[in-house]
Amino acid sequence: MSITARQVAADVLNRSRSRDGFAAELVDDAVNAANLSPQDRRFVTQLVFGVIRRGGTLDALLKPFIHLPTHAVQDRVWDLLRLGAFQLTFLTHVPKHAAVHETVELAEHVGAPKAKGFVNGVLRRIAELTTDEFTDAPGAAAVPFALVESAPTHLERAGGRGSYRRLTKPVLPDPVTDPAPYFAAAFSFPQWLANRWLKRYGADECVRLGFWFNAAPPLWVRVNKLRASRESYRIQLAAQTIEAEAGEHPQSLRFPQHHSIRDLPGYAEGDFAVQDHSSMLVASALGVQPGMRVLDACAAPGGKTTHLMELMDGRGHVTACDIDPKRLETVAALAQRMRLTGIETVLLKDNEEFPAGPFDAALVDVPCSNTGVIGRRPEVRWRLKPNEFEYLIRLQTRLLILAADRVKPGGAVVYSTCSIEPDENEGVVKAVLRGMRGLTLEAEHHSVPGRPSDGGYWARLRKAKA
Ligand SMILES: C[S@@+](CC[C@H](N)C(=O)[O-])C[C@H]1O[C@@H](n2cnc3c(N)ncnc32)[C@H](O)[C@@H]1O
Repeated sequence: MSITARQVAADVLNRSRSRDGFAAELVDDAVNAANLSPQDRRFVTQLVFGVIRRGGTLDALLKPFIHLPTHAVQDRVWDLLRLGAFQLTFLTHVPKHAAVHETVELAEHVGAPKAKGFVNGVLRRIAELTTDEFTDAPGAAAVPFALVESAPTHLERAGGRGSYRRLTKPVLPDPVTDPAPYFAAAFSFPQWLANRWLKRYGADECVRLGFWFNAAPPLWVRVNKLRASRESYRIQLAAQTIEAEAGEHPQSLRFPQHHSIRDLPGYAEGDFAVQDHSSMLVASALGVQPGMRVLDACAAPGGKTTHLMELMDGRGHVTACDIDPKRLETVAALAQRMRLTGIETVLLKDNEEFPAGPFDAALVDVPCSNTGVIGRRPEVRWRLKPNEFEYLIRLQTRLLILAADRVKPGGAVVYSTCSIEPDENEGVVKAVLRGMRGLTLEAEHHSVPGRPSDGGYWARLRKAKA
């Protein structure tokens, strides 16, 4: 018998717990191996991403009905409880009886047939807990809800506030008397991150961020300006009845509906690259000109490397460095698909310095906490630990200093992250400006999550003329 979407999802959840890989890659591998229909592929993604993203909320809903310590429930059985609770709470297209029955049936697949009765009992209680009524008022008996299938549109309709699914009884902390535990449980964030953001942003902005980061992020592409204008590509899409909206960046297009990227016209010909709107701003901030020699210090998987070459009208040289050989291969593959030449990949050993140059300009798109893209990478919120910031900030500072050192007098350096943490952003830039003479801050920009897309930061520094 062929494997079902729910079985694949249960297997991916199991793998995502024990491996370092990203959920997106694990889902891709698993759906390809299982040869699922496009509809089932989407369902697997929805289940896996949803269960990981909403894991904190699902546990808060489940715990009142489980009279065993968490460690007494096998991991794979706990996955099933979350899978069932996710369908019952966040998916409107799955009937309740199917959500319970199909999830109980998975117990055999995960090697725990004896847990069937237990899973059935708990999920029936969750089915009773979740009503079909929605409200825009938060509370201990209302779960922040987003239509997973069409979250951005849904959020716009709700004025960015989102809506809440009513529960038959209060199971979440009270948002007024216990805002920090409420935000962590209702919006599914680790407590340390909830505390950190509440202190910085206040409750209203945290709620907006919570809705944004729990929705499926929109698909954006950057039209390869060396192959097509944005308008001509949009006409090509329209001819296939594919809707796309122009964004503020002149090469950007946003797709309101879900699409398989490889099926979009011009994929194989390199007419576009998948890239979030905020990321497009970064290479543009460097102000490169045709014929320049540019250092891309942390290049893989190559979204910004290829953009830099487009911005130089395909005439120039980009030295694309990274320490990860597998990811560096994707830079070369992307450059090839986009039909771009003049990109040289350089594999660095850990702690190795960048090639000598000198370069006309440098982009330093550092490894970071990824807190601006938590919606895109569902596991980030759970894997990130507060004690990692110290290491990251030290690495970011070092990479910025080393890259700036390779740039000619008068040249520009753009430092960027996909983090919304000030200590990884302006904090690093200020420290480097204090410590390195002849460098000034020329411009900086904070991308706010949801306005219009991923969160992030860039700063352009200028080296003094000799
Ligand atoms: C944020 S990602 C870069 C994304 C890329 N610029 C893009 O737009 O597609 C950061 C990259 O830095 C790389 N990295 C980590 N430590 C590094 C180091 N010491 N030197 C160079 N690259 C490093 C990681 O392997 C990762 O690919």
